[in-house]
Amino acid sequence: AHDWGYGHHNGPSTWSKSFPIADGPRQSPINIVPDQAQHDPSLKPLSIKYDPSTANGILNNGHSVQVSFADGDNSLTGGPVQGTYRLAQFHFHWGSTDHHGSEHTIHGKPFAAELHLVHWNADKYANMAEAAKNPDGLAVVGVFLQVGSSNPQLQPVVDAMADIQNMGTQHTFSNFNPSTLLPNSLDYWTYDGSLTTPPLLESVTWIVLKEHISVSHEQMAKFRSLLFTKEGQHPCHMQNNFRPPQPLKDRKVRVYP
Ligand SMILES: COc1ccc(CNS(=O)(=O)c2ccc(S(N)(=O)=O)s2)cc1
Ligand SMILES: [Zn+2]
Repeated sequence: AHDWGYGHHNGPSTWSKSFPIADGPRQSPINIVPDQAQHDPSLKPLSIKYDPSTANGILNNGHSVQVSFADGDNSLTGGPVQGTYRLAQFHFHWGSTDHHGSEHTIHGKPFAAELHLVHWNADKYANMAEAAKNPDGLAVVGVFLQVGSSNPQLQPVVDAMADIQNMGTQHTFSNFNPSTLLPNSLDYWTYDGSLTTPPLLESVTWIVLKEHISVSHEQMAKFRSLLFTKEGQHPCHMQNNFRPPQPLKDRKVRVYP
């Protein structure tokens, strides 16, 4: 199987070999140019409601750190989507320095990291895998992390990283409300895109929040202490696990409000 990654030999520029959709018409991430984003009166405010009791584990999957949620009352409604999308997991992308690491960029500017809250269309599809094969199957909320003051809301995730240093390790992670990771404003940009990792399926309605959250340099160092590698392998620090911006092609970015 194609063990894709972020290295010189298996990184984003090689993905199209096994996943030809990498050169498709609605790939993610993209560079967002705020002044070119279009207002659309049909866009609504985002409505997000999570149940902290459904957090059920934190995992190092060799590509990122991911917190999964049991099926429950974790809904995303409103915004650019119709119906109810259910939270499946959140994860992050980050760099080797505090000056880059996000996947989306704004006016070509990257942030230190980017949080992705992954939701699937529970009105139309039975589960995430089914939803991921459909153009309206997934909705991912992206939140930029900017290095500055320490973010206490992130600390439970940062602390759990000590237990999942190696690829393939997981640990219990419960009673966590991911809405504590959201900024005050839910104003957003939205566009039709894809998963930013293989299989790069073009099934994501992207909702990128305008307001960032903070993260400290020390907290970022803990992200970078995670490993891409398994126990016993020569350790390789998990960093620069981001795909660069892809061509916008025939798409418009809309903005709310
Ligand atoms: C065919 O079955 C499936 C089921 C689920 C997936 C996606 N897997 S996933 O939700 O973990 C994500 C991958 C990349 C993500 S990003 N960086 O765009 O938010 S989310 C793929 C195939
Ligand atoms: Zn992601």
